[in-house]
Amino acid sequence: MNTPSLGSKLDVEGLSIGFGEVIVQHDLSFKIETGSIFAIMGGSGCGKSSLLKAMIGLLRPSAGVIHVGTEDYWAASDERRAEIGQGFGVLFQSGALWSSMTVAENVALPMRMLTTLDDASIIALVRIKLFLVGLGAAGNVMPADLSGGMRKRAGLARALALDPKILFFDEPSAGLDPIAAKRLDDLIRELRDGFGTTVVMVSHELPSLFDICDDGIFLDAATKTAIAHGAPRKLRDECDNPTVHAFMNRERPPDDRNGGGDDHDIR
Ligand SMILES: Nc1ncnc2c1ncn2[C@@H]1O[C@H](COP(=O)(O)OP(=O)(O)OP(=O)(O)O)[C@@H](O)[C@H]1O
Repeated sequence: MNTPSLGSKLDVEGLSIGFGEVIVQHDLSFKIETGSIFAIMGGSGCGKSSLLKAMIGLLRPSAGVIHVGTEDYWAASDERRAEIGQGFGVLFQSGALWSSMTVAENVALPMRMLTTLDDASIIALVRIKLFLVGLGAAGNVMPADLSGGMRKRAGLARALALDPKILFFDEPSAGLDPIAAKRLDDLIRELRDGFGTTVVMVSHELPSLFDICDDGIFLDAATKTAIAHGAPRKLRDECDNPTVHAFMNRERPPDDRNGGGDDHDIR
């Protein structure tokens, strides 16, 4: 089902993103290697989700280039960009399942909309995807009857529907208890190890970042650009930028001594 010509490597160069006149991030340059688990990190409101949106075709950058494999993603026609997007699987924070459909119908939806597979093939493939995420017995369940962790895994099964080469996650473990979060982390790593899928994730969850990510970028709200690159564990242990050091070690930054921190959400 994959579009064979699509690459699973991303190369971002000189990227600026914003809304109208307002620049959220500028001058972002980084590479995401095939099969890596790459983290987009930074404090609340610095532009992590906006960057993710630019990478999945929902927000046109104001400058710069995103290469997917060898293709210039935003210079491509809308039709070609949509084709490239078929190589992407996206899991939004909520799982974003259709509440009126069963779990199996949700997973089948992209196959019905974007492929010419017959019913029997779709049913068999849906079973495989649900089995992969540990929901083999939950195909006939409605999303409202799933726990938070199961809903995320069902969303992941749907993101896997078209055998994506690149998986994008926006806060995958937000709202999950530590055990469900760990289970999801393990699953993400298994998918990468088993299928060589490239994974890009926005996350605040330090344990997940340290556990599964092998590279990343740290966005800064004040300077509106990246102030560190590297594996989260390495940034935690070795980065001497005070903002990055404080964030990765869960400490108050030096400019937060008077109880400030107005952009740091309590979640
Ligand atoms: N559609 C939009 N129109 C205008 N401004 C927006 C829009 N979406 C986001 N923004 C602004 O862009 C900035 C970055 O938002 P974004 O959601 O990308 O940050 P974030 O780092 O993902 O935040 P969080 O960690 O809180 O989810 C914020 O100031 C936000 O208010």
